Amino acid sequence: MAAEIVNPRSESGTEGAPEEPFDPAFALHRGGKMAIQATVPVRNKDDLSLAYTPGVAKVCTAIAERPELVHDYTWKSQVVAVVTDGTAVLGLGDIGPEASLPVMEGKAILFKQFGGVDAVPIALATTDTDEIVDTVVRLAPSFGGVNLEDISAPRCFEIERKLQERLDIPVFHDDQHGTAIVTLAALRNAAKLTGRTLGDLRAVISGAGAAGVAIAKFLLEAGIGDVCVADRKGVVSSDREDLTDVKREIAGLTNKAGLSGSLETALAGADVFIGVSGGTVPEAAVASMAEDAFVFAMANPNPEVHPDVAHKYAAVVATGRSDYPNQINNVLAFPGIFAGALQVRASRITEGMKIAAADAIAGVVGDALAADCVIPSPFDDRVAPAVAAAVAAAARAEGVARR
Ligand SMILES: NC(=O)C1=CN([C@@H]2O[C@H](COP(=O)(O)OP(=O)(O)OC[C@H]3O[C@@H](n4cnc5c(N)ncnc54)[C@H](OP(=O)(O)O)[C@@H]3O)[C@@H](O)[C@H]2O)C=CC1
Ligand SMILES: CC(=O)C(=O)O
Ligand SMILES: [Mg+2]
Repeated sequence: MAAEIVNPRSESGTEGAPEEPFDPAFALHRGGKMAIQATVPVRNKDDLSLAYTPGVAKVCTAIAERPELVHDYTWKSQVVAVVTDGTAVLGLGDIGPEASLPVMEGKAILFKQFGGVDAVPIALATTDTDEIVDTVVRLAPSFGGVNLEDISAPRCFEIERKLQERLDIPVFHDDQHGTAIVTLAALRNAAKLTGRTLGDLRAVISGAGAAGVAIAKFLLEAGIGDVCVADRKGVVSSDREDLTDVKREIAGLTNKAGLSGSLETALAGADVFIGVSGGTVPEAAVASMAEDAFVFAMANPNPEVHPDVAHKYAAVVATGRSDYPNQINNVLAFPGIFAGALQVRASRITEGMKIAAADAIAGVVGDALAADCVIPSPFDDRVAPAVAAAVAAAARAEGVARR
């Protein structure tokens, strides 16, 4: 008689683990949040002969002869690797690969739920740039795309660039570009709501890491009036001598107003605050912003400005969290972006594809535009299809689509 298969999810937990009944988050996460599921039956000898040996060997031989068939006869073109080293996990910082896994599983189920894309969480036991790059390159034959997640700056920039140079599948650092895309979408709508253009706005970004740098560059590309970026030490300005290469580049690209000093100083008279640091902003600094200001306090899980405080002074308030209105979160971008890119077998994600995604997200809001609705809800089922279609069309227009 066959031995009974025990589902590890039903096993009793680790001694001393947090008491589930008191916290639904632990109860939900028990056993993880995802599993692999077969798409073909394996019920009998005939099924086994097709799914496994000998049938599988014919398919392997065909792919060996014509490698492009891997897209047709395996899951490659429908699956994304969600890769982290655990160094910038939400706003929790460097908590290591094991502790990052609940977030990576979360990203993977959002890929599936919102984009219909399968995704595999991969947490790496190294923070060395070249080791990460080499590892992902070696894993790449199994995947149609790579979503880098929660890898801290400045290593994330080099890792993404090197992977893009070495791979012919989309490599996309979500915290950089997904966040920048959704921020631009929200900003376009907030500007529209208050009768302004992007060119009329001066923005201050708290955080000169993955998200802050990418948002600054993307907003400049989109035509924002002025933007300055601050790190823990204050405004990233050219007169500073402690800047990394990436921050020096940012100092050169941003800050037309020539500001220096503290974040609080920069916020005086600013039209937009964008928080991607996990720090905190004093209420007086929020109060000193221009009339009809926008406060996008996007750090997770704790926004830089509490929405109750922001509402006292700002015309539009947003956070990255799911429990307040106006959730500016990259979940609105990455499922549709990869769905569109995989659909046309794009070799990479271009700037045009990112702009198309931002326009698509902003466009979904349509006539519902209001102070508490400058960005669609992640549960608006028009978002991912609109993003996917826009990204696929842009990939074709930009010559990176392979079907
Ligand atoms: N809503 C969304 O969709 C997203 C939100 N985020 C949030 O943005 C934050 C940063 O993420 P990411 O860019 O990936 O991280 P990084 O580690 O790459 O960068 C963090 C940046 O924030 C600065 N910083 C950290 N702590 C403080 C502090 N206490 N006060 C002021 N500045 C601080 C760092 O300064 P220094 O350079 O001086 O060390 C650094 O410039 C996280 O909280 C994350 O949750 C990120 C991506 C998406
Ligand atoms: C949303 C997200 O990716 C983050 O906070 O890191
Ligand atoms: Mg992230």
